[in-house]
Amino acid sequence: MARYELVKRSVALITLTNPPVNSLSSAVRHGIAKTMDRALSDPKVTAVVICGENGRFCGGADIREFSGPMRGPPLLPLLDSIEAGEKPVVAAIEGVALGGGLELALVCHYRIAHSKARLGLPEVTLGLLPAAGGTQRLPRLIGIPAALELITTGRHVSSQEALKLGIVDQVTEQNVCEVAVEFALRAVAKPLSSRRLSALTVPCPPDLDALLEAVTMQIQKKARGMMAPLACVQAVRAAATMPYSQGIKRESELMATLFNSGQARALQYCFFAERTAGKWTLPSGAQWNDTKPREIRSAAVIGLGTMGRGIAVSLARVGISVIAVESDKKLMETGRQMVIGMLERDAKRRGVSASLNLLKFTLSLQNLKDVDLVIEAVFEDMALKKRVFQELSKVCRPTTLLCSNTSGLDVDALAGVTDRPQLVIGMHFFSPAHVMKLLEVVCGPRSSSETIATAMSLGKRMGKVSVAVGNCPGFVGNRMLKPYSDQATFLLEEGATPEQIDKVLEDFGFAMGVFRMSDLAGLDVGWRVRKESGLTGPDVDPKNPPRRRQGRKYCPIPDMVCEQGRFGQKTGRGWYMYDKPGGTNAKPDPLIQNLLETYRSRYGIKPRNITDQEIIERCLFALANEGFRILEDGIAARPEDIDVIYQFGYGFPRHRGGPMFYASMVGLERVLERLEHYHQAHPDVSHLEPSPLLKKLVACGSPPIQKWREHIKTMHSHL
Ligand SMILES: CCCCCC/C=C/CC(=O)SCCNC(=O)CCNC(=O)[C@H](O)C(C)(C)COP(=O)(O)OP(=O)(O)OC[C@H]1O[C@@H](n2cnc3c(N)ncnc32)[C@H](O)[C@@H]1OP(=O)(O)O
Repeated sequence: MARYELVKRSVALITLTNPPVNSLSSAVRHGIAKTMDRALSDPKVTAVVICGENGRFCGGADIREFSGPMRGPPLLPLLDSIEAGEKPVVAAIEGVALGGGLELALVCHYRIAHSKARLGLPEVTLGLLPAAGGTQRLPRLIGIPAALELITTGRHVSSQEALKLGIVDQVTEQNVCEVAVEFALRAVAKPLSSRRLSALTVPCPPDLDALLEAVTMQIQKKARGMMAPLACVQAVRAAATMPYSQGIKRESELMATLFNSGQARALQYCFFAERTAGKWTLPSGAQWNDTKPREIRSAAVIGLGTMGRGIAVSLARVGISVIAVESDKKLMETGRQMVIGMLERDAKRRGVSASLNLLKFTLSLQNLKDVDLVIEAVFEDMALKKRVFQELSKVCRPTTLLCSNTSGLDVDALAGVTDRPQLVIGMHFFSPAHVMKLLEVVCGPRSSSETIATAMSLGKRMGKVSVAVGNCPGFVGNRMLKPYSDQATFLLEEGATPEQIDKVLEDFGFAMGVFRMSDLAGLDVGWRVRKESGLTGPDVDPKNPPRRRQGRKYCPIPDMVCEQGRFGQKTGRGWYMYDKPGGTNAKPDPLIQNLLETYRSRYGIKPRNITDQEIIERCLFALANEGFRILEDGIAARPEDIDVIYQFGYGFPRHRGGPMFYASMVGLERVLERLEHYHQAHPDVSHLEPSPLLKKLVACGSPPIQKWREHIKTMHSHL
C-alpha cells in the first residue's frame, strides 16, 4: 500500500499504491508509517519524496472506512511525525491532492505540483472538516481569508492557483516525481524549521471578527441548515486565536461532533449514490460497463422554447454540432437570439470562445437527414409529439437515435409510431436545461442497451448526472412530485397557508418550498395536464361530487388560482404576488388568503392549526411512500437513484440525503406508523396508504438502505 525505493542513492521515494485514488485507507496509513520509519532511520537516506501511483497523489481518507470502526494508525499523529522529521520531505503532487491527501502534502516540507493537478479540502462536502491538522496548517500557510474560503466551500483549485496562493512551491509540466527528487536533493542542507507549518504564527487580519461574521452569514444564507461549514469557521477561528496544540484540540472536538452527525452520514451516502447512479443494469443482463455507447457528433433539437434552448446550449458547448428546428420564422429568430446569447454568456463565464459555428437554425425537419441523434422538445402534447416522431422516422437515416424530452408521457407510445423503436428513448432534462445537472434517461421496454448507453454517455458528456429510469407516467421525479404537492394543497384546505408550508419545507432545507417552486415553473402547465386528463374544465361531469375526481379525493384550489389568470412568476401573480411579471420576490397575497377562506367556508371546512411536524410528515412521507412504490414497480433500480434525482432535480437538501435516505434515517417503522395514522384520517387519499415494500422492509427488521434491493422483486423491472 506504500512502495519504498531508494533513488539517486540517497532519496527515499515512497509511492502510495491504493487504486483508484490512493485513498488513505488503514493499510495505506500503515504503509506510510512503516516506510517513513525506514527512510528516517536509514543513514543513506538524506531526503524523502512522497508520490502516488497511476498519476494521482491522493484522494484523501478512504470514505468507505468512515462507516466502520477505526482501524490502523490514526492520521493526525502520523502526519505530525512526518512534519517533525529531520530529513526534508517533498510531496510530488500529480492528479489530485484532496482532503487528507492535501493534509499529507501540508506536512511535507515542500510541495511540487504537476500543472494539471487539483488541490483542495473538500471534507465540508462530506459533512466533515479537515481534521488531520488542515484547518490549522492551511491558515498558517496562506492566511485566514484564503484558507477560510477553501475550507468552508471545499473548492478544488488548479495547481496554478495553488502556486499563487502559496500552497505549492513549484508547478511543473514535466515528470513531477523526477522534479521532486531533484528538488529534495537541493533541499538537503537547508534548515527545516521555517517549513514546519504547525510552528508558524498565523497572519491574523485586523478585522478577524468582522470577516468571520460575514462568512458565517454567507453560509447561513447559502448552506442553510448545514453544520459542517459553520464548524469549519470555528476551527479556523481557533487557528487564528490559539496556539497550534490548542487549535488541533478544537479541530478534533468539532470533527467528533460532525463525524457522528446524520448530516455527515447523509452527505457521504450522496457521494457514493451519485457515483452508483450511472451504473445501470437491465433484466436482460446488459449493463453500463459492457455496452459501448455510439459516438455522437451531430444532433438536432426540435422546439426552441425554454427547454429546447437549454438543450441546444448544453450540446453545443461540448462540441456537438446542433441543428435547431422551429415551426415558424418568428419563433426561430427569437430562439436563435436567445441560444446565441446564452452560449456567449456561458463561454465568457468559462473564459473560452463561444462555439457559435456549431449552430444551425431551420424551419424544416427535412434538414435532419444526417444527424446522429434528435432531441424533441416540443409542447407536452402526445398527439403533437407522435406527429413529430412519425415525421422523424421518415426523414432521418435509419440509424439516428430519436429522443424525447417529455417530462412524463409514454416513451413507448412514441417509439411505437417510428420504424426504429429500439432507437427511441426519453431524455428528460430539467429547466433551465443548460444549468440543471439532472437528466432522467427514460428507457422504454423496446429501447436497446446501445441506445441507453448512448443517452447515458451523452448526458455525462454534457456534465449531467444521468439516471436510467423506467417508463411510467411522470417517470421517477414527476411521479413522486404528485403525492408531495397533493399533500401540500390538501393542507391548504385544512387550514395552512402557502407561505407556512413553504417556510417549513425551506427550513427543512429545500431550495424552495412547493408553492414557490410551482410559481417559478408556471402553474398553467399542470392546469393544462389536469384539463387534458379530465380532472378539471368543461369535460368534468357536472354531477361529479365536488372535491372528488375519478374516484379519488381532489383539491380544485390550484385550478381556481389558474382560472384567475395567476400562472406564477411570469404573470406576476400565482400562489404569491410579485412586483411585476417575471419578478422573483414572492410576497404573501391577501387575495389568496381570501380565496382559501371562501373555499373553506363554501365546503364547510373548519380551519385548524397545522403543526410543522404534520407538514413535514405528510409531504415527505407521502413522497418517500411513492418512492417505495417506484422501487416495487421497477421504475428505479435502487433507492440511491431516487435520491440523486431528488437532490439534483428538485432541490432536496443534500445534507438530508434524499427522500429515501431521509425515510431510513427517520426509521422505517416510524414512517410506516405515521403513514398509517394519516391514511386512517384520510382514507380516500390512496398515496397515504403505506406501500407493500415499506411494510415488507419493516417486517424484515428495517434493513439499512444499501440492503433494500435484496427485498425488492426484480420480476417487474421496467429497466
Ligand atoms: C475520525 C476520523 C479522522 C479522519 C481524519 C482525516 C480526515 C480526512 C478527511 C478526508 O480526507 S475525507 C475525503 C476527502 N476527499 C474527497 O472528498 C475526494 C473524493 N473523491 C473525489 O472527489 C473524486 O473521486 C476524485 C478523487 C476527484 C476522482 O474523480 P473521478 O471522477 O476521476 O473518479 P470517481 O468516479 O469520482 O472515483 C473513482 C472511484 O474512487 C472512489 N473514491 C474516490 N475518492 C474516494 C475516497 N476518498 N475514498 C473512497 N473511495 C473513493 C469512488 O467512489 C469511485 O469508486 P466507485 O466504485 O466507482 O464508486
